[in-house]
Parts: sequence; C-alpha cells; structure tokens
Amino acid sequence: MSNAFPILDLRRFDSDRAGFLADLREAARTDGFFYLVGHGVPDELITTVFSQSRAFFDLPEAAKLGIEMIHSPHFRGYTRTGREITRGKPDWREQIDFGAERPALRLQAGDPAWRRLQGPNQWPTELPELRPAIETWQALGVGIAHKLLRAFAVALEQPEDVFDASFLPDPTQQLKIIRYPGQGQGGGQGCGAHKDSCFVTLLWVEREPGLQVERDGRWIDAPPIPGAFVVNIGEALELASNGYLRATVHRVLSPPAGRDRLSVAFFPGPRLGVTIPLLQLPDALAWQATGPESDPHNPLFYNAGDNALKGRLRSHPDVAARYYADVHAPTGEPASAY
Ligand SMILES: O=C(O)CCC(=O)C(=O)O
Ligand SMILES: [Fe+2]
Repeated sequence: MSNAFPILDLRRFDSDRAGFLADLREAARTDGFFYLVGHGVPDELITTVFSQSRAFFDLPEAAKLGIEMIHSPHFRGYTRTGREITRGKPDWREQIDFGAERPALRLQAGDPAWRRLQGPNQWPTELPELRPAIETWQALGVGIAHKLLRAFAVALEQPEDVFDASFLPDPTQQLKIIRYPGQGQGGGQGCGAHKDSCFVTLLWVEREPGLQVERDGRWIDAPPIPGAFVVNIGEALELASNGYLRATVHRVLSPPAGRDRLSVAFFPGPRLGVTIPLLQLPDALAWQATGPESDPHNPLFYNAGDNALKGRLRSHPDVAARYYADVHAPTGEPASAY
C-alpha cells in the first residue's frame, strides 16, 4: 500500500530547489504532513536515544518520579501515564519533556507569564548518556528546522531569511521522549487530537504505528517509514502565513495489548519574546490564505510566548495550578479553560 503522505528529501533544497519547493508547497497545502529523508541525523544517535529512552522508562517508578514535572515551573521533566491532558482527557503515555538548557529568567512583578517557561531541564542521573544525545538531537533538529523554514519562506515567495529573526539565535526547543503503553492497561487515547504550537514538528517513531492525521473529518494513518522523520506544520507557521499553511490536527492511538510505542517528538518554535510575523503574501497566494483557524477551544496567539504557554497550561494542569495559578486566559477565565 502506498503512503498517504509524500516523502521529501531535504538534500533537494540544495540540489533541485525548484522541484523540492513545488513538492513542499503541495505537501503543505494538502495535509501539512510529510515524511523527510536526507536530514543528516546519524543512525547511531537514533539508536542511542531510543536505547537510553527505553532504559529510562524501565526504571522503577520512584526513580522516574525523582524528575517529575511538578518540580519544574518550566514544564520540564517526567510525566506519568495518564497525567497529561489533551481535549480534556488523559493521554495514555509517559514522557520526559526537555527544552533548551538555559538559566531561569529573573522575574519581576508584572512580567508576562511566558517568561517562566525558560529554565533548566531535569536530567535523569541514572542515564548520563541521555543528556548529550538529546542535546545533539536538539542541535541537529534546529538545523533541519531552520532549513525547512527557509524553504517555506521561499515557497511563500518571501525573502529566504524572513523567519530567521523569530527563530535564531535562541529558538524554543521542546523535545519529548514518549512511551505509549499497550491497550488493556487503560489505553485508547495515546494522545488526543491536537495541533502543535511550534513552527514545524520533527517526529521520530521507533517502529509502532498509531499516529493518525485528520483529513476531511476522517483519520488517516501515518505509520513510521524507516529512516524518515514525520514532519508536520505547527501553529506558528499557520499564523505567519495567515492560514495559507495549516497546522493539521492529529492524534495517537495506543498500540495493541502487549506492545508499547516509543517516539521522540521535537517542536522547534519561535523565540519566546517575539511576535510571530504576519507575512504579506503575493496575490496569487493571498486569496488562499483565509486566516488562521478560529477554534474557541484553541485560540491562537501571535505572541510566541503566549501561544507556547497556552499549550503547556492546558496539557499539564497540575504544573499550571502550582506555578501559574495567577494566569488567566484573555477572556478572563482561569488558564485551565484554554
Ligand atoms: O508520538 C507521536 O507519534 C506524536 C506525538 C504528538 O503528536 C505530540 O506529542 O504532539
Ligand atoms: Fe502533536
């Protein structure tokens, strides 16, 4: 059976730019999901990250809880199965969230709440090899994302560096290592339907299928392809392109009983302080840019920090309650109502 989503080779951005951009534009305008090869991430790094991830998830629960996210106002650390919430329901997955390793910002009264997002990670001391591997993955992922952003810029008939000032030198670098237990242990919703808030998501799935993409009200399977990232457009690109590019809703089903599913999801996003630029598209494209989707359950914000924080507060109500009890949605509701 052929794949529902195209396979793009990133090397063609240099060797066959016109052809690559035509394929990218087509992929971006249809589902906003594609597979990416020619990305340059070495096999050994992938093997190390998955073997270290598995070793972490195999640790006794008490050890994993030593780095639980509730200890971090920056939404870093371990989340137990069933603790993360999507569309109001628990996700049947356990994970560690990492971000860019930076010191927490000095906060003053009246500072915007998103300034609390920056800070250090929580690394498991039992697995010293995990940290350098994740940091290498983040660095390579930023390079891939930067190249993709340049490609999207040209595809949108913009200056090639139009996103650079919103991304570099200190992009948002959220990365999750995730384990989905098999059905029968409470599973079903591995991860509920959602959009990602970043520019583009670079997802690597170890081997199990389960990811599904919404197309015209139906769910289309996006199984892993060996050697390829699954790439999808995030809300920041939807906002920048006034909806010409769409962040597509997707979800993950729990694997069958007796199996589990590991993935590494990297969400390179705009720098926290920036306003996501609203691009002036040429007329030929602008008529198809009908504005970002207006969804009362998922307001989109041009302020990158507000948009990133929205997703974190909604997904981790326990962390939100502990460190962000003072934060309210623009409508005046508590943040949990986002
Ligand atoms: O694990 C996956 O396959 C995708 C996870 C995902 O969509 C997310 O965490 O945003
Ligand atoms: Fe996602």
